[in-house]
Amino acid sequence: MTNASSKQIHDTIRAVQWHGDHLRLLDQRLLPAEEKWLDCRDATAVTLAIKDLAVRGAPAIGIAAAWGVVLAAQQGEVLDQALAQLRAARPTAVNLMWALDRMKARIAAGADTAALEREAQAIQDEDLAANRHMGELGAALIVPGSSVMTHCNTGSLATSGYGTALGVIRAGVAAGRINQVYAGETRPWQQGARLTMWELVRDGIPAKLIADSAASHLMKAGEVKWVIVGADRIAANGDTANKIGTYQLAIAARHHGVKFMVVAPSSTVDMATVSGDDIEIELRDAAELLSVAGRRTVVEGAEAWNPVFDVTPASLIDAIVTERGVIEHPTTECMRAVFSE
Ligand SMILES: CSC[C@@H](O)[C@@H](O)C(=O)COP(=O)(O)O
Repeated sequence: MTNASSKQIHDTIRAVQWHGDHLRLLDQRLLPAEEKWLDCRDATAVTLAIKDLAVRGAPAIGIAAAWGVVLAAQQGEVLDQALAQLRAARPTAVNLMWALDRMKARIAAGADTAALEREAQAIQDEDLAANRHMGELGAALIVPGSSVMTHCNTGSLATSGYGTALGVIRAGVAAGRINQVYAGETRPWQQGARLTMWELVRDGIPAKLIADSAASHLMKAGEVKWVIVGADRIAANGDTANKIGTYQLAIAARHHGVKFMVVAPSSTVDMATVSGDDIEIELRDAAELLSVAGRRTVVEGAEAWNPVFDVTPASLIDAIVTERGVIEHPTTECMRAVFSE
């Protein structure tokens, strides 16, 4: 214990589990009402689970896809086809393409099914190690006793475990640096309300849910010191795609003198994408906006526009935390220094 408000964190959730001949996923569409597991036995089932958000969060998507390739190899499927269908499941989170490229390189090198299984396990294990390291690095930036705000879900559910932004929050709470968390509900899919609050309450972390639209009001009150978010793709200049609503949080944070931290493993960094303008933003079904919990809330005949990510310019980001270190005030030059192999 480093001070009176530090806390033991248990972090017991492992939402992506390999069971030798199938991939078991904690179905995130049903949480927190139901804790139901979904067993995927081939690459098509994994592809559907990614598309339909049974598994979501950039690192978790990549890990699930890697196991999808292992299932395809076990089933004797055409691996190029399995790779292609998994790759097309969602467009924005680059961890998906990164993990599949790793599996593809092993296939090209003649790896057998057992070797592919070892590669998928390595992808999963490396993610957990990265999250724990990022947790320490990010928490060290936070003044003890701070309140912070987060958006979407970046925790154990979105990763191999522990989390990215939520990993920093877990480490910060454990070290007594964070004593209060505010989580935006993250309309329309409510990753913050349904998933982040579930994780925070399970860990006994002091947390309050806020409507997304309450964020500026909260910041104006001087309540939060940092906004801490994850990422789906970080471009070579530091521009960061993350859950819709992140960009407006960054604008509000800068306006109110609140610091803005992006936490993501290096598998989320895409040095081949020059800037955020080149990142494909996923558009999802309007039905996600027109209904709440499956019940239509908007008049029949109404239309909706549902981009599910946005891009925060690097100029609004105070720190990008990866397992390779902290980049303050990111620019292409400092990104290159860390991420160009
Ligand atoms: C560690 S998860 C980082 C991001 O993937 C997360 O913030 C996010 O935007 C998730 O979006 P989702 O649509 O739920 O997959």
